[in-house]
Amino acid sequence: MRIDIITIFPEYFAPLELSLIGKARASGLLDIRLHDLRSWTHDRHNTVDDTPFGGGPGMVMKPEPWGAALDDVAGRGPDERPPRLVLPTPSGRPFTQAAADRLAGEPRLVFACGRYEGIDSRVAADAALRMPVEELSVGDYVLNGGESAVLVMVEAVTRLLPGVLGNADSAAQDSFAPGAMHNLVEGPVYTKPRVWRDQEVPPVLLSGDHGAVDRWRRDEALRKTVRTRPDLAERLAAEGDLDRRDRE
Ligand SMILES: NC(=S)c1ccno1
Repeated sequence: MRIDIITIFPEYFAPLELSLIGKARASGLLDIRLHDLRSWTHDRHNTVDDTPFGGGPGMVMKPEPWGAALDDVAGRGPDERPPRLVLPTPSGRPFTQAAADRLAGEPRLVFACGRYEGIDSRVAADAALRMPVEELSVGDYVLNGGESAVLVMVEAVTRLLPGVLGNADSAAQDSFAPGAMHNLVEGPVYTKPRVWRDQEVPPVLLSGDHGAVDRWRRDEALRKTVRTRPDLAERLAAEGDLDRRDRE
């Protein structure tokens, strides 16, 4: 997978040199390219924003630098498939595990990091003439810019690529993973020592009975989901999963 990130703060993405994503880039599994939006400005101050039409506080990112940057970065050959452009914004559709799974199947993603009050809305409309465009939100809160959100999305998406995680099975057992963990969050996990500050590891985990361990883990995931995510529990109940799973 190739990922292009356009931002006025390329240094924000230094963490993508680390750990599993860093290793995947070094191995060639993952091609992440950073682009400074100011490279597409031509005035002496490298201006990327201006006051909003209609008045109001803050500044809006100018369309010209974004248009030129996307023309260059997201441009493609006549027989090449266009990349998918992702715009992180509080006003976007929720970025969920399902969205991460879907985006992990894309050969190319371009992330546009807005700042200030956002990017002139004509940029997304213009880009949509040439490529699929998605506005996605990592949560119902406002950040100072899209960079933190893109770090989150890139990590959630790229960890699903074959070969990135050490153990390919672990993603399937994560909270929200499609299949067995759909609409479920993970329950408690334990490692050595068996007793720590008078707290014992649940004996079933030491039993060697894999069926019993699987059932215990599912029950604990259900309990945790009911306790911390009643919204997901409602969905499970509506799908009849909660009842069925509860009986298992
Ligand atoms: N919630 C998201 S994605 C965001 C982007 C910028 N500010 O908030």
